[in-house]
Amino acid sequence: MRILLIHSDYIEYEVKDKAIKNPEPISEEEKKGRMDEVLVAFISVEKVDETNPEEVVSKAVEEIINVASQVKAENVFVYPFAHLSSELAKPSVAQEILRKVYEGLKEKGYNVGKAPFGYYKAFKISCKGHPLAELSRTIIPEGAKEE
Ligand SMILES: C[C@@H](O)[C@H](N)C(=O)N[C@H]1[C@@H](O)[C@H](n2cnc3c(N)ncnc32)O[C@@H]1CO
Repeated sequence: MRILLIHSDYIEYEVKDKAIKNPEPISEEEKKGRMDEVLVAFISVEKVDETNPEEVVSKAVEEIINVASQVKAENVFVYPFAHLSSELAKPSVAQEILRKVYEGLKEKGYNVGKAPFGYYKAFKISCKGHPLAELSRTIIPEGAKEE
């Protein structure tokens, strides 16, 4: 899993079109969204993550919370982003893993937003620009490391 973390004044998105055959069903109001004072997590779920989804989910939640506490962000935004890897997991697995990351962050008490899965989206973001405002993390399941 590849994560790009941007501490932002705001993130806003607008759904433009379906990008896969069966995108996540969304309501009219979910076609646009905005969150302020937020740590945005752009996440690409990778093929290797399919070997141990549970481990990748818990490590991702841990990493995101670690950064959120350092930058003192109470709001986190999970953004499915298929552009951080050339070895992507298939959409069904990716959607489930991202849903669990979202749920995991909520369980830890964060105010969590998410962008819909499986769409082309326009987005605007305002990076805060401080030294910890732009970070990336790579998560690989333990078993896969031995290969
Ligand atoms: C396209 C661009 O504007 C938009 N931002 C986009 O990326 N849309 C992605 C994700 O929402 C989702 N998706 C599919 N596979 C994956 C994956 N392995 N990991 C994460 N998301 C995925 O399906 C869409 C098409 O790949």
